[in-house]
Amino acid sequence: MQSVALQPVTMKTDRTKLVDSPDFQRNSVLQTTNLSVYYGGHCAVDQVSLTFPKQSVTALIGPSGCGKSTFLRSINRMNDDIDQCRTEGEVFYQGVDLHSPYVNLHEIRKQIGMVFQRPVPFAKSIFKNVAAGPMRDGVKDKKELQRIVEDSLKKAALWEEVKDQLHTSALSLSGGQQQRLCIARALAMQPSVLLLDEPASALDPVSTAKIEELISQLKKDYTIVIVTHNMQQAARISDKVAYFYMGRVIEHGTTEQIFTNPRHDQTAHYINGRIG
Ligand SMILES: Nc1ncnc2c1ncn2[C@@H]1O[C@H](COP(=O)(O)OP(=O)(O)OP(=O)(O)O)[C@@H](O)[C@H]1O
Repeated sequence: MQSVALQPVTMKTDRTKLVDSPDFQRNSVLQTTNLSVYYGGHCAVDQVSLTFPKQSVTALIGPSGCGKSTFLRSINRMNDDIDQCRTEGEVFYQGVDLHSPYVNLHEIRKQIGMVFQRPVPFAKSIFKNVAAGPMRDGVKDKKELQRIVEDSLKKAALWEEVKDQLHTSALSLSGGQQQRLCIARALAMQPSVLLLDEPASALDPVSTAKIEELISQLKKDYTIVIVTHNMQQAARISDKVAYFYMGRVIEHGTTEQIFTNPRHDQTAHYINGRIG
């Protein structure tokens, strides 16, 4: 694909004006408007409009199959790779409609990094796992690559554990370490948004606590959207919560409001463990 950098949308629709407003630029990095996603005829995400404030954690919660992962994947267009999957509506990132034909998919996925439920390191050394993306992007200088790897591993709170074994296989790491390596790999691309799809659900409690601590650190520099089934985790690490049910967002608010004073009975039932 021809390389085209992200550029502001020029089309002047009402929605464009909305994301161009000074308030949006100051406070938010990402916004979806009436985003719907279909698998064939099945509507998995139904007209979801959400705004994600800068340097904050938003947790997407809701029962199994309600569309959280589909919604998350549609933000950086991972669903493009799925046959029969069709998206309607808009995803605005820094004022750019990501579904516009003028944006480069590779650039989107660099700036909006993603980490999945199960860590999927490459069967390569720890160093190469982190350096692979920048190398693909044309970084050749060894010192620069070393700097990126060290910096990314430090940000992912893994450096101290692996600094003496950078050239051993990433597959020799524990599950929790592999997950932090996957986060380091995303950070090496200098994203501003991180999408985390149940990043701790396959990990033991100690590794989970490390990932949660890491997320709390990372939100100082990144906008984070996390899918989680763990209500305590959502309450501990998020600033905002969106409750999904059957493809729709039933309620979206601050974490404190959702957990202490939900406006909808459905939300209250879910967080009290009665649904899903
Ligand atoms: N690749 C796919 N092809 C067809 N249908 C899919 C695909 N992925 C998800 N779906 C369907 O879309 C709906 C939403 O699924 P999704 O995985 O987004 O929900 P979820 O809330 O993340 O679920 P979970 O919490 O169990 O991971 C479900 O009905 C699911 O069966």
